[in-house]
Amino acid sequence: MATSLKNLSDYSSANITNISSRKFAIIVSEWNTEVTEALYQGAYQTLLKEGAVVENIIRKNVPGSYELSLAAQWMAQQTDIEAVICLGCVIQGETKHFDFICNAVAYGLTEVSLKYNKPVIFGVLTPNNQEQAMDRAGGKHGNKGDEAAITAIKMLGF
Ligand SMILES: Nc1c(NC[C@H](O)[C@H](O)[C@H](O)CO)[nH]c(=O)[nH]c1=O
Ligand SMILES: CC(=O)[C@@H](O)COP(=O)(O)O
Repeated sequence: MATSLKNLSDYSSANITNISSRKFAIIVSEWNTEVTEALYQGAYQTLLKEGAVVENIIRKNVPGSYELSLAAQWMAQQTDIEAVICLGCVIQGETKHFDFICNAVAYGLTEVSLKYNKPVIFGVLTPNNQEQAMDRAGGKHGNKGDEAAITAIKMLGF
């Protein structure tokens, strides 16, 4: 279903698992920081709203989305961290670099999740332009950061 048909911030709090004792890592890419900071706020505030405590939310920054996979591995290997939320925004440019980054990150995060048997959430926007990015970072289509946080919570309640 296209995002245009489903708001990224819509979710039901019913049957949400208790996360008051659960520890989360949020890794934020520094490319397109106006977008990724909005994603971070969405994820962070959603975790708090659903019962997480401030001291159990660990933030780390990486230079770009390509580095999310290694940073996710560094956080997932920490036994007390139960879910890793990875936030980035890769905007299509003139070349195929976009495709290489997006594919590498999607594959890399999946590998980490399966290796460490923990939710590693793909909270990476892959828009064609800045407008599409902002629409999904608190704009008309909601906030992908909210969606990433709820996805992590739902996976912990699996
Ligand atoms: N163009 C974007 C990048 N590029 C940087 C890469 O992610 C990486 O940091 C670099 O290739 C060095 O390894 N990153 C984004 O997150 N978003 C972009 O639009
Ligand atoms: C996704 C990117 O790395 C991109 O911003 C780079 O732009 P370009 O493909 O025009 O070099």
